[in-house]
Amino acid sequence: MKLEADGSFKRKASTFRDSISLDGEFTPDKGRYHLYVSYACPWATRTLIVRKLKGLEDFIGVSVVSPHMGSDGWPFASVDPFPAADVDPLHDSNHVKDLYFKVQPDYSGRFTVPVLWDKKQSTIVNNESSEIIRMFNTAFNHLLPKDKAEIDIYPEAHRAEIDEINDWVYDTVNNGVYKSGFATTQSAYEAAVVPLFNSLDRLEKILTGKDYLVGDQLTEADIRLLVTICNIRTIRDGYPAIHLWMRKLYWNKPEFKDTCNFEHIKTHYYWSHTTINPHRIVPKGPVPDILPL
Ligand SMILES: N[C@@H](CCC(=O)N[C@@H](CS)C(=O)NCC(=O)O)C(=O)O
Repeated sequence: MKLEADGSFKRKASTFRDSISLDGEFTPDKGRYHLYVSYACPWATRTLIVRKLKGLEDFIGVSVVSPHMGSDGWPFASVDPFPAADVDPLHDSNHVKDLYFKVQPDYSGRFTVPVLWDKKQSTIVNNESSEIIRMFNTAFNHLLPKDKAEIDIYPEAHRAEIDEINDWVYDTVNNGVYKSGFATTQSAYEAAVVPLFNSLDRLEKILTGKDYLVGDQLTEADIRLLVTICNIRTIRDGYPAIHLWMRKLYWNKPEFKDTCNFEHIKTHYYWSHTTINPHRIVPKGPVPDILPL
């Protein structure tokens, strides 16, 4: 974890930014792409949710890494056989970093998940979750059954509102929890935690009496927020509307419940970040992970 001189955490931009499209280099072919994810990574979990929501399981394979992100980054099950972790079925890599080096031997960025891999050209198409979920939303529609093709998490009529919410939710909540949790100075922590709770207050107002953030349908704004919210324990006590929204999505939609693995989430955050948790004690609770409806 690299921090700035003032003790703050700044997220670097993703490196691979190509897209799957009918008229481009990466065409939407069944079985051509593979997704590498960690269940512990909220950014990667978004891509798993949308893959399932759109019925793309037979189109795009998935491999899950072990949550023990150590000095070599994310390991595959071949070197760390954690329950529900996979080996790399394509290259038998030891770590996610091996994939990056395969594509770019002098790669010097972060070895992040998610990674959307192209089996045809043996390269990384994209490693930015917000772009991967937009591709999954539309790129394969002509190959999908009608009910799946019609699911649209970024509907034209609501785009401005979704973009507006995504913008402040990204900065203050999705990334805000990292900026708060990884800060090593009081001022860096306060600069992140106050906007985080201001945004939770704002979300609480938006979600009061509503099942979705935008309009009356599930959109990417809900998907992008949900995985972060599942990990904020105080939601249970202080934010009844956000809490109810989260439990409805989690318990009523298998796309959310089936892609959420709290053992991976807890193990990663409490094991990998030894500057914060030097003894690597992983909490047993809360029990249950998500309260019933
Ligand atoms: N912008 C990326 C961020 C992905 C990201 O930061 N992933 C983290 C896990 S939550 C990661 O793989 N970190 C590994 C590292 O920094 O070495 C996205 O949204 O896809």
